Amino acid sequence: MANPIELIDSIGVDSFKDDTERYAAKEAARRLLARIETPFERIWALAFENPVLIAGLQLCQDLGIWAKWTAAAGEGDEGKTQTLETLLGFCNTTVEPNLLYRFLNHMAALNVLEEVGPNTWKPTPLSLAMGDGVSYIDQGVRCGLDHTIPCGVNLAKFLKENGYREPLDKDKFENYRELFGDDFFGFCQKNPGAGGSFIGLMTALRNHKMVWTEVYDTRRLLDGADLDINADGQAPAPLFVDVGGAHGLDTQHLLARHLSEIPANTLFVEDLPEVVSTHAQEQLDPRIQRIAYDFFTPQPIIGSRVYFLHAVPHDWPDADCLRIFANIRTAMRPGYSKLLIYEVVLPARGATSLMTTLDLELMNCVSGLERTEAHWARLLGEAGLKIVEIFRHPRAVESVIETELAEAN
Ligand SMILES: C[S@@+](CC[C@H](N)C(=O)[O-])C[C@H]1O[C@@H](n2cnc3c(N)ncnc32)[C@H](O)[C@@H]1O
Repeated sequence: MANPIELIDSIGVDSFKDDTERYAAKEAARRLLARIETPFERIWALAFENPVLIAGLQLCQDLGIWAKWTAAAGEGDEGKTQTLETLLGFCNTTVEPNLLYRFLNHMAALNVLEEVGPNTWKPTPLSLAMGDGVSYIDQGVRCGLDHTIPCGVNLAKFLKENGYREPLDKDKFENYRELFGDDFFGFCQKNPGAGGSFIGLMTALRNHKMVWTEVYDTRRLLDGADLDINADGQAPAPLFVDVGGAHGLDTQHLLARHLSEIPANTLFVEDLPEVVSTHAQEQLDPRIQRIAYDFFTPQPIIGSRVYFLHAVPHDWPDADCLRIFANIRTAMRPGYSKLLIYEVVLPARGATSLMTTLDLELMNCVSGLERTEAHWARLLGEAGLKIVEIFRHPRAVESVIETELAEAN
């Protein structure tokens, strides 16, 4: 075998034929690290390197360095390489030079920057994304600092204090409420920064995951949908209601697939008032209407062909899901409406780290959980809904669960 270090160093993102192969290689690289790191190196990275790396990423964000560096890099090679002096010039306030240097040095040691000489660095795809203003990668860091990291610090202690019971009753005991004095979504409604970072992370996560219209054949919805404009030119029946739709990108993807077929006034994205007015930043096609709505109250859009829940039930224990489903159920037209749920269906074995991370972050922040197929069938059955089919894709972390009213009338 060739020198293994040279071999590993020769591999780059261009070495793979597509993103599936790149992802598989990344997972293989993680297994490689797990094999060759000592236990000490592993915990050192987790508990020591990462907290101050996150702090450095946020510090450069607060100082305005990432945005200016990304803009300069976009103007050509000259803007890419920067010295400590020029980076200090990018800052929106006075910073002691050696303070900034110490963080840049750590980020270079961990490959967030590339050190090209003394006091001189080049950006990487990660540092450029931190400043691009469109990928919401910076909001992922902010969301960690606002929510998941403080909750994670408290979680083991919280579970010990509560006798190692699964947190599945938000009113009785909840990690987030213990720390922040309010539940997650309540806190986000009252704190624009924390609410905005969460919706920003949701947007980045949506862009990372597979688009639902690639997992599910949307012809199943369009065929048989009542889309004919009335004689008096009035809007036809609603087609798609994205409940807890946040950014609205899932609705935008449906529209993009059927641009010429979908008339105005048929697509709706519902979410809490502050999300609709402030936190959601994506510009949507004017055919899509955003509506402020609390899904624990009666559904205002009646008789839609589809009600859609993406990554919503997993935020809630079963009892709360039943209340959400009941409000949708009442609005569904028998024999016509479908409820689609795009969520993780946990496999009996071989859950990926994205699935297990989501599952435990839900416990950490909202007393939520990911569910197995048997759990979904039981819960939906209790709600008066029946599973028609579960649509899966080998590269998708989530599946589309198509449901209908159990009783057609
Ligand atoms: C995990 S996010 C999923 C967002 C989006 N569907 C996606 O997959 O990216 C859950 C969404 O539910 C919304 N939400 C929480 N409580 C709600 C309520 N009572 N009524 C309506 N929306 C709510 C949140 O604001 C958030 O946008």
